[in-house]
Amino acid sequence: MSLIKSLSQRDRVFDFMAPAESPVDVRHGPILYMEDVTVSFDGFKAINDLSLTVDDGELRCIIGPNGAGKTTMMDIITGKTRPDQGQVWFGTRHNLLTMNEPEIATLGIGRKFQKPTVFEALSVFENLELAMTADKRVLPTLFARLDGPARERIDEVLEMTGLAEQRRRPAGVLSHGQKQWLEIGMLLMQRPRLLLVDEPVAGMTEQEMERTAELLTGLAGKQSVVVVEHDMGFVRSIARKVTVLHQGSVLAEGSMDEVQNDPRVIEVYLGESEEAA
Ligand SMILES: Nc1ncnc2c1ncn2[C@@H]1O[C@H](COP(=O)(O)OP(=O)(O)OP(=O)(O)O)[C@@H](O)[C@H]1O
Repeated sequence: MSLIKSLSQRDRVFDFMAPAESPVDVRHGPILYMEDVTVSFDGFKAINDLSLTVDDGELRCIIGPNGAGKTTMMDIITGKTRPDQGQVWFGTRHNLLTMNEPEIATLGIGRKFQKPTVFEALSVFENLELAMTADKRVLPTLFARLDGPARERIDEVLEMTGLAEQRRRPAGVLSHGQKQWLEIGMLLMQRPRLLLVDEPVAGMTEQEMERTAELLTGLAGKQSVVVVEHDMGFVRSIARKVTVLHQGSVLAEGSMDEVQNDPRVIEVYLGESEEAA
């Protein structure tokens, strides 16, 4: 298309006109848009014609039996796995299939894996400090050298994660739940627009689960959060909208009550428990 012709398209927003501080365009609603995505491993379709949208600020839970494609879906969003076909957009401006993993992370998509990977010898504060820096090999600054906004952000994140009283303790002595919150906190230091969280409550006590529910629901509205979780009690406690994946596609979507009463979902989960028996 010629430059003149493209400039005359009044409905198009050009990159140079977009505000620099808000690179993700969510004016049309979704922050994540996946359409007809398919991924095969040796001919087996782990993701099969998957279409899914997540709205800006939404907290979405993804459930589904083992092998449904949940992890693969996260891998596609973060650029770890390339689909064979389909579209994946972050807002309306960023085609994630043209970007590599570091570029996608820089754009504001953070991922929390199931196992916590905090720096055990460093304090909670230092872990958060390190999360702000690009070069993770260097602990950058002493407390005194942090600028005001950076220190404020660490304080904010310490409050959000309930770790304010632990700030000086080495991460290695924290409980499993506290380590998980610290790692979520480390992701939050970068102010991600979309946070992908994989099985956050595996191995947690009831109390830790409650605290995690508060943390994740507290993020909604400010960040978009996608939570993959097997623990149905936990999903029920945080869920607004639930997507059920099965054989690489969306089987059902709706409130927790709607999906739990959906005969297709019941059949899939009953099938799974019979296999396990
Ligand atoms: N790299 C790979 N090579 C071959 N097959 C794979 C690969 N990654 C995933 N699969 C297969 O794709 C399917 C979907 O796997 P995936 O891990 O995405 O499911 P899941 O819903 O996350 O399962 P779980 O709840 O058990 O973690 C499974 O059958 C899995 O064996």
